[in-house]
Amino acid sequence: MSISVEPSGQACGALVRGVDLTRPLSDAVIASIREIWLEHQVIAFPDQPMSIEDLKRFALGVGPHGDDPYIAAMPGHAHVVEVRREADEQTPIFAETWHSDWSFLPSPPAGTALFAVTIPPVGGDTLFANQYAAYEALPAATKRRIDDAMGVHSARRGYAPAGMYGEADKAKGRSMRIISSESAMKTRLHPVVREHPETGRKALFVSPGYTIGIEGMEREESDALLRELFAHQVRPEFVYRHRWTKNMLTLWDNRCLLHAATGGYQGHARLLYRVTISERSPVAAAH
Ligand SMILES: O=C(O)CCC(=O)C(=O)O
Ligand SMILES: [Fe+2]
Repeated sequence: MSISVEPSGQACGALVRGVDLTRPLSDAVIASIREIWLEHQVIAFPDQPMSIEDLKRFALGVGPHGDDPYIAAMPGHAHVVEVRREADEQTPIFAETWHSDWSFLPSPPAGTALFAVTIPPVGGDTLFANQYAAYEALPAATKRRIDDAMGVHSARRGYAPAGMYGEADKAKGRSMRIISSESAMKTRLHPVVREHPETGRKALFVSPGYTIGIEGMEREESDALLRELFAHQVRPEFVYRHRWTKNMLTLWDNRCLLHAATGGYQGHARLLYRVTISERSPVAAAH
């Protein structure tokens, strides 16, 4: 079997066929998959009836398991979480705001793998926005303004007690096991323009989900700049709309993409299994 790649024809994204993810992959196949992933930023493998063990093994091929703050792991699977929504659920849709996963952490994850268990017949697409393209398309004056700037990231909009998934939401009967926390008020700085550690390309690294300011800038000025960047970075020409099918495994790169969940499936359940992937430790050069 040889690997085939079908680009989405949109700003990023490709379907990958010709590999069986229910079996261990050779190092050569893993290396090819990582290459395809770095090129297309988000790749999806349709028709892979994987077990949770298969999912964990696949993710480990891409990079070490990462942590998931504020979401409880599945019992017996320390690094797998359920993205679950019941058919009759009324709480806010999880992750509907554009974001790069857990960018408020000191070392945000490199990637995320998400496996489709139950997919509604309508709605529930995931949107991805190419942040290399977003950065490249900025006016030169804006690039100069942000090239050395540091963004202030925080989980507070979502996970602080008064946040989107806070105490009030919990009372409504959320199916996802989200643990809102005081610690979500902490902040962390990351470059507004980051260099991707594997491709060396520059990408915009702010998001309406987790970026709450620009270091050293007056509130009014940083709010205005962030509003401008938030509007720019998800313009339709940078966006790929990902349609799920049951048994599809999707792998995205958090270092050069934003993503957002969508609704539109009221009355239907949706369930995916998720593994966060951290940066690979640098490998020593061969002598
Ligand atoms: O449910 C989705 O479509 C995306 C969820 C998400 O943002 C995530 O799992 O990181
Ligand atoms: Fe996410």
